[in-house]
Amino acid sequence: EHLQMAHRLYTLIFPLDRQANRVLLGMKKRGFGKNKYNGFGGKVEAHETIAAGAMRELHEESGLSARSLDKHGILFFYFEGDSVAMEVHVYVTGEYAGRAVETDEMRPEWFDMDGMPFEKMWADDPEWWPMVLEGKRFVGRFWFKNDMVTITRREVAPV
Ligand SMILES: Nc1nc(SCCc2ccccc2)c2[nH]cnc2n1
Repeated sequence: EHLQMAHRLYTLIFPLDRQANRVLLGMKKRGFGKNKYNGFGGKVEAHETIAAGAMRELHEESGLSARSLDKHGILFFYFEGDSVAMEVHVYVTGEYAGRAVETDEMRPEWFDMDGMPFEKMWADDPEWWPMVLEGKRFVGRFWFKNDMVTITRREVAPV
């Protein structure tokens, strides 16, 4: 039923430092998801592949250049009243160059992989983040009420 809906493509990428068991998140300073910690990402543009869009957003928002990506899953987000759903392709990168710098979009901050600031992240994140750490691929679908905080329905499954 919902999969007939129009979807807009987005990316979400998490740089991991497995040696130090930590993940780079960004505090979003403006726009969609403002004041939440998240991976880096945004819209996929018409001329680029989804993976290229993920690498571009990571570089624009953090200064890091990903050398490789691992695709971990796809998340669909439906917001009450919105006619277009979000289709978010979730990546991890363990090979990147550069040092994370603050941009006008994001303030980067390293967190222990087991100490995610979920209270300052999207409400769905605790439901699929463990699968990223377990190396499982997943598909998730979340329905939000207008407040964009309350999840009214969820489905997350490893694939
Ligand atoms: N973790 C997470 N991320 C997003 S949006 C990620 C993609 C994006 C979109 C627009 C600008 C930048 C990044 C979410 N939406 C609803 N729950 C959510 N959880």
